[in-house]
Amino acid sequence: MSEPRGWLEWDGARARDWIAVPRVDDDKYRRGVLGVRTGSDEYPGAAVLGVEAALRTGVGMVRYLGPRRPSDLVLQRRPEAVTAAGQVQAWLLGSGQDAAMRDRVTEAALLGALAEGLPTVCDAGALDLVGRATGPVVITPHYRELARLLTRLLAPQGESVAGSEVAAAPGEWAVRAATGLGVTVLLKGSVTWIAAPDGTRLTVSKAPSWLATAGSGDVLGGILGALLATHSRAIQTDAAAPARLAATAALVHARAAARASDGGPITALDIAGAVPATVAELLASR
Ligand SMILES: NC(=O)C1=CN([C@@H]2O[C@H](COP(=O)(O)OP(=O)(O)OC[C@H]3O[C@@H](n4cnc5c(N)ncnc54)[C@H](O)[C@@H]3O)[C@@H](O)[C@H]2O)[C@@H](O)CC1
Ligand SMILES: Nc1ncnc2c1ncn2[C@@H]1O[C@H](COP(=O)(O)OP(=O)(O)O)[C@@H](O)[C@H]1O
Repeated sequence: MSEPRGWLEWDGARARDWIAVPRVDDDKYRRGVLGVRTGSDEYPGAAVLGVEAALRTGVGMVRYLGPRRPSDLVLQRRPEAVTAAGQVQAWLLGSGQDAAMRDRVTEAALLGALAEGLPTVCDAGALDLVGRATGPVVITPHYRELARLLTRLLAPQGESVAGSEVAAAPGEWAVRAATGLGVTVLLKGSVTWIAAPDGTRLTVSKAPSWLATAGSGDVLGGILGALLATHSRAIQTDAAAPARLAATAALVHARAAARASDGGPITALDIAGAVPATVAELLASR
């Protein structure tokens, strides 16, 4: 793809500067803790995928705080995950949840997280709550999800947006959402478009189309959540950091998919499994 005007294609040389390598005096808390409120009785697997991907991206700790069934499945797959409440440096919210089915307890928990002012990934079932965030947010919709969000945003003007319209001009709609909502937008698709309110515009376009598989976006959420948690201090002082971290997450996701695929089909867990070697390769290219 030729680079669209005004958009910068993110590359490995830039991405490697946004991978936090643990220092000799770090411990798990200093590295950063990611809080995760994802999954539901309908979609418990999304919780497992996000936690798996976050741990494999490199983070001091993951606190998974969700309903009983996904919680049991997360612990079964990843006993490293902590299910006790406590301090976190960033949040991953909403993957594997459906806003229309959300109960009051879940909604209160999501709103509580959004009120903490911490760097937050808002995915799937948390997208409609983005206006309640008090800290820096990256939203991670696909075309249909962004269309729904924009329709809500533009309702006062009597406008509505269809997924096909977003598909026809994804970059433009990503920018419009970033400006209108005041958040960083990572718009998923064959090209990933990242737009921030400060005008940052980045693309990641070399992803294998095998990535179009169920749960792949849940894995991306975990990768990005880990990157936000390990850069929470940098995010406080650098307004462009969330967009750069979002592009780095998309690049790691795409490269892990290519590594796992080797030209053939992949599952979402395969992508997460390939993340450590992908991160190591990025760091080795210093
Ligand atoms: N293993 C898991 O737990 C997974 C959970 N997922 C979760 O599922 C929820 C819904 O995500 P979606 O990306 O599906 O949301 P979409 O907004 O794309 O779709 C919403 C609903 O529309 C229907 N639909 C749309 N296009 C369709 C088509 N071509 N054929 C048949 N049905 C179609 C489906 O019933 C779907 O549930 C999210 O919370 C997401 O995180 C998905 O990520 C898939 C994997
Ligand atoms: N044709 C494609 N080529 C490359 N990457 C794709 C393609 N389609 C989707 N993707 C990527 O796959 C992921 C799908 O995420 P998402 O739509 O949230 O799926 P799910 O909800 O099943 O997890 C995103 O990272 C997106 O950018």
